[in-house]
Amino acid sequence: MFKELGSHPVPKHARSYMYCFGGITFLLFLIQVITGILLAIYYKPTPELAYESVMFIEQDVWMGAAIRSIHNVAANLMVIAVLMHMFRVIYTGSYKPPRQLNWIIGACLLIIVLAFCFTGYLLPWDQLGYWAAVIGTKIMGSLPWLGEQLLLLSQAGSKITGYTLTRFYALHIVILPVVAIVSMVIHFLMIRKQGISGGL
Ligand code: HEM
Ligand code: HEM
Repeated sequence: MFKELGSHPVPKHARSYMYCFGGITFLLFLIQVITGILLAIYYKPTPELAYESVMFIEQDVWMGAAIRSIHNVAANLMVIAVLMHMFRVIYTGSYKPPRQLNWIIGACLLIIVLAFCFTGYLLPWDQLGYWAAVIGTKIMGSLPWLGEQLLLLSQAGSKITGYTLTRFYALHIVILPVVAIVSMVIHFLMIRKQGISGGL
């Protein structure tokens, strides 16, 4: 299986840095998984203990501040990389048939990456995260038809409370990673099956 995976040469036209951004996004995701698991060893997802546990990670845990910084910087780089990847796909017209379904899966992956950032931002339970969650959930609430339900669902009630923190934590470390990994496997299998697009 590994021989099959590794022995596939990259087509000549795709040997350009432009075609690297999808892989870079994936590498950054792996960094997030590793640093995220390390953070979760000390992080406590309750309103009373969340901020205290993040300060403990910053000040007392060996390499804690460095790992938190890496998680933070890689999260920002991941958004930049995924957008660059999307612009490459637009530039080379790779969204066109037969790859339209993979474009849609990619669009879901973009929403997943942004959802990771949004839910992670509340976890330190500080002023920045709290007010970002207020604004973000209110924006969802302003959507037509489903807005009100989405607001209640995302806040786990009519305002941001400890239940919101638990919900965001479950999304951030269980639900989103599972959905992201399944979507990426489909994304990669489809690229293997269809081959990389012909370029310009
Ligand atoms: C977590 C996010 C994502 C990861 C890890 C990822 C990964 C990859 C990788 C490794 C490739 C191979 C070629 C390359 O790297 O350029 C690729 C191709 C592709 N991606 Fe993504 N991608 C992501 C998000 C997206 C987004 C947001 C879109 C568009 C909305 C998208 C649409 C596509 C399409 C259409 C292809 C096929 C391109 C071709 O055949 O030339 N992907 N993706
Ligand atoms: C399985 C994967 C992941 C796990 C287990 C995980 C775990 C965690 C934990 C425990 C925290 C709270 C600690 C802290 O704030 O320093 C956190 C924060 C955060 N996470 Fe993740 N994470 C994962 C993936 C991701 C991904 C893929 C992204 C972005 C694309 C992301 C973005 C963030 C952000 C922006 C914060 C706030 C950081 C801060 O304020 O310092 N995480 N994550």
